[in-house]
Amino acid sequence: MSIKSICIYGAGALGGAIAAKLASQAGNDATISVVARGAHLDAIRDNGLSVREADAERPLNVRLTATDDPSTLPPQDLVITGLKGHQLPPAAEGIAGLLKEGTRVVMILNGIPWWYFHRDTHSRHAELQFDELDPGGRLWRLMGPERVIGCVAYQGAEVINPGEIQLANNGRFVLGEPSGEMSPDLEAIAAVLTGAGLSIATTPDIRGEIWSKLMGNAAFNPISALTKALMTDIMADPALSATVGKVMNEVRAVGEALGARFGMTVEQRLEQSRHIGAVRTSMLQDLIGGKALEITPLVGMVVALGRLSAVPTPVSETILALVTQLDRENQRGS
Ligand SMILES: NC(=O)C1=CN([C@@H]2O[C@H](COP(=O)(O)OP(=O)(O)OC[C@H]3O[C@@H](n4cnc5c(N)ncnc54)[C@H](OP(=O)(O)O)[C@@H]3O)[C@@H](O)[C@H]2O)C=CC1
Ligand SMILES: CC(C)(CO)C(=O)C(=O)O
Repeated sequence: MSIKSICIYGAGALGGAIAAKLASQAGNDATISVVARGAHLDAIRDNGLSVREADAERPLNVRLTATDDPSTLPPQDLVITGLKGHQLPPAAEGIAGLLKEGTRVVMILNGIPWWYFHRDTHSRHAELQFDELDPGGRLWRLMGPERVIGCVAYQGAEVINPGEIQLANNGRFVLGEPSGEMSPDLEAIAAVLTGAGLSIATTPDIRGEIWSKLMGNAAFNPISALTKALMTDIMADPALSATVGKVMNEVRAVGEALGARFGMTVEQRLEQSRHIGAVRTSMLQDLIGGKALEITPLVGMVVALGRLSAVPTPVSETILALVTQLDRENQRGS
């Protein structure tokens, strides 16, 4: 595929960081645009989009086309979504309007994505859809799972002020086709992102990557929201880190029942988590910002897929009940 136009839909912490890097790349001849909203969009229009790398003294600042109305943009060669899982269905029509023949959509997501079972040959559930991830199958119908390139991010990032993004580390993004093919499109997209200075890997097993990452997010994100603790604080507390270990074991059991292959053990994942640093998880960032929490893909789906596979998930079920109530209260503004 030839990539001459790229739209980042949802230029928040990760999407914004990718947009800024792509736009700042001297040799990049693709047109870069972003879909953003609210005060963040106003700041990007007025002052440009700024990204501060973990170890940089001065932020990168770029000017680019920014809008909250995707219908003002032409069809794109590549769309990259940086939306939370629950923000995708309401954006389905906006994303669909950016598509033309051959457009691929990289979806940066934590947790189980709406397209998970598309071309899944390792479980008995190929093409199964989940109403809780994609109500009424709108993403499936309007966008189509065949356009998706999955993306698992090991990059910590936060919008610290409107228009300003802070990176926590120099993390990696892992890209993969749902079919597992190492396709020419996958290689072309990886090359453009690598050329922009991002750390990109490609995999024939994106579901394995999703599950390995989910071991952490199913535990740390809701526990951090419930306790307001940083990653380091959770790992330093014996009772909390033991709870993390229990959730990780549940996630692993559910994933394995669905034929997923894990790249690491629970012990290795726990050890990896010790090195992430004093990071506020994305769910804690949303709680503090009074925003809806990304619960279903990270926690709800562990429970739902556990039921589908007859794997008990008692700790995740308890955490799901607690964090769902927390989300309700937070949305009411209490
Ligand atoms: N941040 C991190 O450290 C990490 C995040 N992830 C995952 O990556 C994904 C993206 O997360 P993250 O970058 O943190 O997300 P953010 O919340 O920072 O960014 C999402 C952005 O999209 C905007 N948005 C939502 N809906 C629309 C819309 N319809 N039109 C225009 N803009 C819209 C949001 O605006 P508003 O704020 O107004 O809602 C926000 O600015 C998630 O699945 C997350 O779990 C993975 C690894 C690390
Ligand atoms: C905590 C972190 C950075 C890594 O597990 C993450 O994925 C998130 O904040 O959602």
